[in-house]
Amino acid sequence: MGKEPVRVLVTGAAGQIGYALVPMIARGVMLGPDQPVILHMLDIPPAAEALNGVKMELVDAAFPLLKGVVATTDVVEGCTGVNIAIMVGGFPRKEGMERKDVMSKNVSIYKSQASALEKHAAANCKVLVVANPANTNALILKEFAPSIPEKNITCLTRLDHNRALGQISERLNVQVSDVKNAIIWGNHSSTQYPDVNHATVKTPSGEKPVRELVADDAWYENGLLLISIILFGLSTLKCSHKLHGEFIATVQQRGAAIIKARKLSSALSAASSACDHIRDWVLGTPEGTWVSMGVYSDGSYNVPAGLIYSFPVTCRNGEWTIVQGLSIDELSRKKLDLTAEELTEEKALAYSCLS
Ligand SMILES: NC(=O)C1=CN([C@@H]2O[C@H](COP(=O)(O)OP(=O)(O)OC[C@H]3O[C@@H](n4cnc5c(N)ncnc54)[C@H](O)[C@@H]3O)[C@@H](O)[C@H]2O)C=CC1
Ligand SMILES: O=C([O-])CC(=O)C(=O)O
Repeated sequence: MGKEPVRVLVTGAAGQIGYALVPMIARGVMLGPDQPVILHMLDIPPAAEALNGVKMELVDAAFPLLKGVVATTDVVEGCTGVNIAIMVGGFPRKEGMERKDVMSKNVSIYKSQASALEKHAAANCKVLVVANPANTNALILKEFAPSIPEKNITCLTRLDHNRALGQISERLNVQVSDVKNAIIWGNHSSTQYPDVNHATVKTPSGEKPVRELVADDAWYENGLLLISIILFGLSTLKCSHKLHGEFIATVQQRGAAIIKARKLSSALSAASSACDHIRDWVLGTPEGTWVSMGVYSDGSYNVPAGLIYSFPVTCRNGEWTIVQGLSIDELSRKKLDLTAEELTEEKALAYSCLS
């Protein structure tokens, strides 16, 4: 007998990530080629017509694995019975808005959607928050859905992880599938720390450390370059492609570089990375490979407990575990702490919006 369908919620489904993501889910990219799915697509009333258009296209595409589509602007209907929730919907920053204004809008969205998930989702529902500020939205969701186990609430840093693998593959001219174990530490923001100290590449003579193969510390980090990007912005980043020292800054600033090029933020890569995140979480990471996920910190690596922070994790039987015992050098320690400080500030700001 075939498998029971899994119900997957995508919020913000009429938006650009949603439009890239739902066909991937319906095709089996997220949960495997033998796993039927029922898609729940939630958006807000002004997007109802567009959402219905997406539903029409899903029907037209005749995906064999797609066993049903719920397209709704009703949060309760959207959340009812879902096994997996991908939270893409949110309020984007508009001209003239302060960070606090955006935070305040998203805090109230994630508070109310947390309550709906808590009351109406299936037991053991797994949640992935994509919408920015992703880590802090996930933290708010966790706070207001206390009966969802904290291990089930995560945020997307897999896009940053995949960006790091992509940069290494370009630098070394190797297949991206031969590169593994990069790490994104911390926030899905420009303070994130893309760490290649433990990353390796499969070569004909075995696995080799990326740092040994690159053999150029300046490619990895160049303090002057970072400072000039902070001071002079993206035009410096553009020039930096000709320079060494670009890896960390390129990964940290990749989202902004895509916006500059496309006039829209990353969508296909975000959707694909969301599929990678859920697939590895549900079906497991390959032996000897870890991935980056934003998860609830238990204090590992002296990261303050109680933040949603990106760590290296392995997954087995539907559970993630933080990879322990990695050496952290002095430079890395500073970067782990810097991004934790930003998350602590975001958390305080989010809580101030609640009061
Ligand atoms: N974590 C990550 O790696 C990445 C995160 N993002 C973030 O993902 C989010 C979505 O990006 P896009 O799809 O490009 O944006 P978009 O603006 O194209 O789509 C967002 C959708 O969310 C909907 N929405 C707004 N409030 C909602 C609510 N309360 N409930 C349900 N839906 C709601 C909007 O109507 C819209 O259809 C943004 O916050 C973006 O910054 C984008 C790229 C990567
Ligand atoms: O930078 C943005 O606004 C979109 C985003 O999160 C990314 O591409 O990583």
